[in-house]
Amino acid sequence: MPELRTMYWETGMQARSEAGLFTVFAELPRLVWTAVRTSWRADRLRTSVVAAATLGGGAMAAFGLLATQRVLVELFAGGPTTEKVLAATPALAVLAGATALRAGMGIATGYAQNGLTPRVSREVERGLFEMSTAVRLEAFDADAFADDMERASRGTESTVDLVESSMNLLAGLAGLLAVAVAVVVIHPLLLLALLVATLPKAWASLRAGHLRYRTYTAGSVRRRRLWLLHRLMAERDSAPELRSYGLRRFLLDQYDRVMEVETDIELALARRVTTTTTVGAVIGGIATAVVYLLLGLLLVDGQIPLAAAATCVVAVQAAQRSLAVTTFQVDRVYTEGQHFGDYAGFMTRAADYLPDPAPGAAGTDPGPLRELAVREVSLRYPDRGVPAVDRVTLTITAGQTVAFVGENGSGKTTLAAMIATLRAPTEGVICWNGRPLPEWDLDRLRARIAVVTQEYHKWPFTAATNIAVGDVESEARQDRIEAAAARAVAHDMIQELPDGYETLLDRTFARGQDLSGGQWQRITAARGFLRDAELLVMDEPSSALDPRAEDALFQAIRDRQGRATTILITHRLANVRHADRIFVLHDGALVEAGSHAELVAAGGRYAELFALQAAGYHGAHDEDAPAPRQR
Ligand SMILES: Nc1ncnc2c1ncn2[C@@H]1O[C@H](COP(=O)(O)OP(=O)(O)OP(=O)(O)O)[C@@H](O)[C@H]1O
Repeated sequence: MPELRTMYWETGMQARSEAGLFTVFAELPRLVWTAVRTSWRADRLRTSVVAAATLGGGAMAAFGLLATQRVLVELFAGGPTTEKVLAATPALAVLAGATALRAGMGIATGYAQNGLTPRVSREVERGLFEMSTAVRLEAFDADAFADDMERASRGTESTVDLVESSMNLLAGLAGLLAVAVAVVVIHPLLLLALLVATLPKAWASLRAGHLRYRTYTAGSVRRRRLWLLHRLMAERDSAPELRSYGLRRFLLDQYDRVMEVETDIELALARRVTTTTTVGAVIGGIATAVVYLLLGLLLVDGQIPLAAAATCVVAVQAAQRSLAVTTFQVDRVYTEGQHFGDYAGFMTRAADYLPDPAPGAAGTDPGPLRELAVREVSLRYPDRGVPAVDRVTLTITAGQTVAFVGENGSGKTTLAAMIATLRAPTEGVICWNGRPLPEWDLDRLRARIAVVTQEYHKWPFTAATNIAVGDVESEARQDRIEAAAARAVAHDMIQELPDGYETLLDRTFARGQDLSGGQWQRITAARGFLRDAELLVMDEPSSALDPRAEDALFQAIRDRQGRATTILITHRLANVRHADRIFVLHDGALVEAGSHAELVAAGGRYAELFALQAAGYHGAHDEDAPAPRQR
């Protein structure tokens, strides 16, 4: 199998596996700062609560340790036990207070974080959707754009994790700092002991994380294959061919082969991670023993009091707990930070694709269509040597039905998309009532145009809503929906569905239904008719329709003639005979224009295509068709 592209969710893992510890730590401040800023934008109050409670929690940890030492000093002093306990009581009260406050701060942090998470998620996700629905269609032609957007969506999920892990990291660091401050206050030498006792374990856990990421990324090609095999064997699209071509054994064998390698690698990883953590634990254990020995020596030598030594033992344990949290969060902040970087990068790159209206266009109403003029218009798709539309000039006046015809790939859809404002010409200009399209308010212009595209979308909604999406600005009245459906020969078909107009047209829902290609095409035609737009573009609206439905649909299109403007794209040339003007495209250029009669008389390309199609019917009639019945 050829190699699949890197998947969008692998970025963070890959970056972490390639980064050394120095790089990870060097990037942490920037990432944490980004997280704090994002969280601040989403919710200032909760961010402040989390920050204050985190710092407060750290301070309480330090107070707690100092109070512990005070308690121990009193308890280890000479004299009767009752007196010693009484003397230790104030320090005990401080210790209890500090512990309670610290727990309270932890609860406050958790509560504020719970409220913060959905707000952060909404802030970034909405930003992404605002961008992805606003960019020009050209963006989707760029090779990397779809991939980039998928990565960015993963980035939106990561933002919440980044914020959460950054807060936890700060809390862990605050805990560590508190312990460090407390032991320095008790005896500066204890700080050294603390470092010796905690660093080996921290190193081992970071190293084990690094190993896990490295193994993960080393196996990413295999995992992508598994992902593909999973789709091929479990999804509906491939199910019929899998059975008819007997691909089951072939795919299962591939799966077994990939899985065998994967299992061996997982086992090898488990061995290496266990070795690393064991080494870390052994070195950590030895270091802790050395520290305790050092404490004993200092104690015997009279360098530190017994209470300080005992506090140090408590401090070492507290520091080890905080460090375990911190090292875990370091990895999380770094990997999630990479995904967030994808999101931020996408938002910057996508901004280049936002529509670029002329100054003052906003709010300018183009008014009812009188004339649509296409002047020397060309469009070249990225990475394509030849233009899809090549210097086309034509004029359409209000009320006309015009047809774009030509062979596959001749540029009909592209030209119609430019007229419908979905694509911008790379050269030339299209004018609505004498002014270039970008000089009118885009939303107002689009409200006057309805487009039934060749690649229509099956919205995962009910049949009624699938038609109503054709005019979301107006009230979705059932009588209007049914009238539009009737014009598109969809009404009877919809009524026969299990829940009529309320039938869900998506099989992923309970009671959801799917339709045949022709039935879907009727629904999308109804969508186009709903608004009764001044300009209706219909791109191959009947390719899957049966002859009766096709005839009725074209009758409905003819009913618009003289009242509203229609651009029709179809290969069934019998249906364009009634068009006021037919524009023939070839290799992107406009090569003929005129009425059906004029073009047939001219004997050019249109006449040739028409004759070819007509010959098919004549042949059938002459050779195979039964003779008409004699009455
Ligand atoms: N998104 C795209 N990116 C790159 N090239 C494209 C894209 N869409 C269309 N093309 C190319 O532009 C040319 C014109 O395509 P277009 O879809 O406009 O033709 P058409 O006349 O509508 O064809 P058909 O009759 O098959 O629907 C073709 O060569 C096609 O391969």
